[in-house]
Amino acid sequence: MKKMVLVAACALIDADGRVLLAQRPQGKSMAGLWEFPGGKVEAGERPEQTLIRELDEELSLTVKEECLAPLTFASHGYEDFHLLMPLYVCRRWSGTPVGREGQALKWVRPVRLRDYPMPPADEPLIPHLMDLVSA
Ligand SMILES: Nc1nc2c([nH]c(=O)n2[C@H]2C[C@H](O)[C@@H](COP(=O)(O)OP(=O)(O)OP(=O)(O)O)O2)c(=O)[nH]1
Repeated sequence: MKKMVLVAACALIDADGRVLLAQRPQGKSMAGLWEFPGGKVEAGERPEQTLIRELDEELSLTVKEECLAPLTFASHGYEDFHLLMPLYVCRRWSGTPVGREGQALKWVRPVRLRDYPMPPADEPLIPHLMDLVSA
């Protein structure tokens, strides 16, 4: 049985309806692919706490829990684990995102998301973001 890995991810959406993608750095699995900021939910954490911690560590952003709204989730079988990844949306934060771990960042319109190679788990999430932003 594959182990289940719980990862919390967040689509930060700016005033123009663009979504922030971060490029996975060299040396990590799936290096070079574009992803939603976030990370593994650690023992004793709620996914919302994970995101607050990761958005600070990865991007220097301060986010309040009440500004994180659940949108959908990904459930994807990778070769060595099964990924379960709730995707939250956030439209309010303080600070300007900087890639603190050297990762490139890009604000992308949802209709353009397919131009950025993403991990296979993320593909089914794209239409949800297109619906959300064009509505
Ligand atoms: N943050 C994030 N992770 C994603 C996305 N899509 C996707 O398949 N993942 C996977 C990649 C990793 O296997 C895992 C997130 O792990 P992580 O970012 O906390 O840690 P990591 O890359 O150092 O982990 P590892 O895979 O190198 O062990 O979830 C996404 O959109 N955002």
